[in-house]
Order: sequence, then structure tokens, then C-alpha cells
Amino acid sequence: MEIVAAADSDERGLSLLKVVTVLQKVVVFVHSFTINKLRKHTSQISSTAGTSTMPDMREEDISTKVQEICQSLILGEELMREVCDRMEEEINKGLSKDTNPEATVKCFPTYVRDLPNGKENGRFLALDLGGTNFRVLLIELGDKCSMDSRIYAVPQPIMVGPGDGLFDHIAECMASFIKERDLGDEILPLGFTFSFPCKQEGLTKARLACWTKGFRCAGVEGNDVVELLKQAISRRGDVKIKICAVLNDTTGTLMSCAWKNHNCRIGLIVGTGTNACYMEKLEKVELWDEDRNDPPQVIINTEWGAFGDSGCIDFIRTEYDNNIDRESINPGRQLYEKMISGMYMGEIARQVLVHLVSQGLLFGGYSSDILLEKGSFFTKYISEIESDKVGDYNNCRNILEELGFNDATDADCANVRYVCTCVSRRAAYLAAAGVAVLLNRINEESVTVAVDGSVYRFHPHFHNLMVEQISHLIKPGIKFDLMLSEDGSGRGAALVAAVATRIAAIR
Ligand SMILES: Nc1ncnc2c1ncn2[C@@H]1O[C@H](COP(=O)(O)OP(=O)(O)OP(=O)(O)O)[C@@H](O)[C@H]1O
Repeated sequence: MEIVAAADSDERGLSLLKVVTVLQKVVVFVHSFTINKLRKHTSQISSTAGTSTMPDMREEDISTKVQEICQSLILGEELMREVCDRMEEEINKGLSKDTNPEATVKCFPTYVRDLPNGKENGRFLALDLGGTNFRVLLIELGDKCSMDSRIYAVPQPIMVGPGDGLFDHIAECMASFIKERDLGDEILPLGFTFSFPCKQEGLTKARLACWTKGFRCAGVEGNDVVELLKQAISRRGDVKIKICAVLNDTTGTLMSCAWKNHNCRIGLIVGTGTNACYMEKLEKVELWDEDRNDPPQVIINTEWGAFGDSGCIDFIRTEYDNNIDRESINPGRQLYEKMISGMYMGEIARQVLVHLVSQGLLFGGYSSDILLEKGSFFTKYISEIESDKVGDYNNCRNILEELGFNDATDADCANVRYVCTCVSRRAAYLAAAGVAVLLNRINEESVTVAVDGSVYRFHPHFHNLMVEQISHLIKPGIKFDLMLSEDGSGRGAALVAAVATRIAAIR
């Protein structure tokens, strides 16, 4: 009796399932029919409007609803100028003695007072820690620069484990590099590129202010990272080096470019994180309490990734930015960085895509499990999708297949591309706002900005978008160019060490 009843209810369940499946199909059909109608309607509206703010794509392919949802990511001229004004205010706060303790853009003086003259020479070691990989480099400066380097992974448990573990790992990689190249007998000068916010107290003393970019090693914040490195080296006892300088990758980028380009005054990174440094007149650096002799200037490491942590750019932040911040390992911190850099851009795009799906505006309203996973939409996908020619969705389709969407329509692809375009354009414009503020401060007739980082390097339009926006925001009469700076963290570190040695020899 019981068994029959169970079979009965199973059958009823199955029939119910069939009805639900048919209903779902009807809903999907009606839904995509409605969306297509809506798209046709939108394309008429757009073509009569005759304007396109996205020259690299056909805006008429994008539904009004999708455009409305992405509107919060679009920054018009007025907003951009407001961002610049607030960045200017925050930099002034960072440089002034009274306001620096509460400032979010810390503007740390780097103790690098001079740029290379192009005649630097010798052999140097460099360590580069600050993002996705850790590298050890051997650099030979002369007429040309030759470099030998090796990349070492920093395993995730080390990134969030005890500080000693991190520095032991660095020392171990360095020891194996030195051994492999038989450099044991030479005491080589070393530049340590450590690209996290540090308060420098000298050219070889840098206290970590706070970890960023996914690192969180205990016992390092507040301590001198050069000292921690020295301790790790002495724990091993098999490495002989002379640490000549600790620097940030922005400084390395600026120095590396300035080696041959004497107009270079700004270093910019748009990679895992974002940051910039620039050459500032000492008279504007109230914080500076060392000698004010020639040269009366110092490179300032702005640490602008933290711009907005005071709430001053909340007026442009979106629900997607809030979600990303909330789910990050450093909520409330590095808010400007979280809108710009490679660690977050893909995730911003994913958040928007998931929202569009939930509104029934993408993929017939059905997501894939992969798209719902945090971090599944890589920032490099944005570059790849935007590299497709207008109207061609080759890369886009491949990526969507990787994400579990095998039947994406052209309209889906156009919408995905539109989202990517909005996210990358906003990132490029925001980075441009910061650069424009620095150019206006420097106020020289012609300035080269040295840029590094995979987002700037590989995104197909990032450079052009930045140039376009900087041109709008700088004072008339200033000329600038953005130059890809090759290997700031290696060659730049060697150059800082070389310039420091030169200055020390003169004094
Ligand atoms: N093709 C690409 N287009 C856009 N972004 C990319 C691309 N490839 C990698 N990225 C992003 O660039 C970031 C890595 O940048 P980069 O290679 O400059 O690393 P890094 O030197 O470790 O970072 P940082 O300079 O901030 O310390 C990652 O977040 C990654 O998502």
C-alpha cells in the first residue's frame, strides 16, 4: 500500500516536473522575444540620437535597460573634475605636517632626490616583491642595461602567514639565485623594490604602513622591512649583500624611464594595484625634515590607491564597488585602487554581469555556476573581449564558453562587451584624473609619465582612454606623453641604488 502511494506520488512529481520544464521554456522564449523587441526599439532610439560615447562599439546593439544599469559606471566631465579637485585636496593633506596623520593619500617622501643622468654603471641585485610574483634580478648597467632574472611564486599560505615566513622565503629565493649564478664571492649592491605602502625614514629604512593586494603577513605592519630582510638573511648566514635602497615600484618605474628620458617626472602603476609617484619641490613637502640642500626636490610616493578611504569619492562609487570592498580582505581601504586595478576590474565586471542576468537582461536570465563564483571573470578577459573587432565576438564567445555559456547570442556578447568597456573606461579615466592632478602640480611645459603594469600594458584601449581624459583635465599649455616603462622594478631598483651611491660619493 505504502509502496503504491509512493509510486503514485513519484509519477505526480514527474508530471509536475514536465509541466514546470515546459513553462520554463515558454518563459525563456517570451523573455528573449521581449528583449529582442526592446533591443530593436533601443537601436532605433540610439540611431536617431546619433551620438556614441563608446566609439569602439555599436551602442545601438545595447538595450536601454543594460545602458541604464551601467550608467552608474560612466563618469562625465563634471564628475571627473570633482574627482580631480578631491585628489588635489587629499595630496595637499598628505604633504602637510598637521594633516598628514589623518590623510589617506599619505604622500610618503622616498628619499630619492635625483634622477639618473644616463651614465650609471655597474652590477646590481634587485628584489621585487609587490604583486603577483616575486623576482630576483641581476642587472648590469652601462651604455645598455642587461638583466637576468627569475620569478618565484609566493604561495598563498606565505602571503597570509607570519612575516618571518615571508622574509625567510625571500631570502631563500635570493640565496638560490645567487648560488645558481655563482655570485657568492661578490658583495653586490642591492635595491629592494617593495611595493606596499611604506613610511620611509631613509633610503634604506621603510616601515610598512599596511598590507594591500592580498598580502596579510602578521608582524610586519609598523616594522622596517629592510631590517626584517636583513634578519632573514642573517638567519641563513649564506648570503652576502649590501642593501643600498628600498623603493616602491612606482619609483622604479619613474627612474627606469628617466634613465634615457630626461622629461620624466611621474611614475604610474596600473597592475595588481595602482599607485603613482612624482618629483615634488621640497618647499611643498612640509613633511620633509631632512636637509634642504640641492637638489631641492624629492620623489613623493603618493600611495594614491587609498584615495577615497575618507569617503571623499563615495559620490562615484557603485553598489558593485561596495560589494567588492565588503568581500575583500581589507574592507574600507584602497577604495580608488579597487575601482581601477587588475586585482578588481574583472570582479567588478562579473558583479555587473551577474546583476544583468538576475534582471533577465543576459543569457535569457540564466547564469552558469562558474559566473556565480567570485573571481571567475579574470581582468584579462576584459582586454581580450575588447580586443575583438567591432561586431566580431570571437574572443568574447570563447570566454563565455569557458564560463559555461555555450549558446550566447550576438546580443549577449554585445552586452558583455559593453559592460567590459564601461568598467575599463572608468578605470582608465580615474587613473587619468590622478595623473592630470600631478601634471598640473608639476606645471612644467612638457612631462613624460612612465607607466607600467599589466592593465596598462595589455588592455587594448587603456593608453588612448587615459590620453584622451588627461588632455581634458590638464591646464592649457602643458604637454605630456605616457610611456611604457620597461622593468621599473628591476632596472629602476638598480638605478636608485646607483644614484644613491653617486650622491653619497659627492657628499
Ligand atoms: N591581459 C591583461 N589585461 C588586463 N589586465 C591583466 C592582463 N593580464 C593580467 N592582468 C591583470 O594585471 C594584474 C597583474 O599586474 P602586473 O603584471 O603588473 O603585476 P604586479 O607587478 O604583480 O602588480 P603591481 O605592479 O601592482 O605590484 C593582475 O591583477 C591581472 O588580473
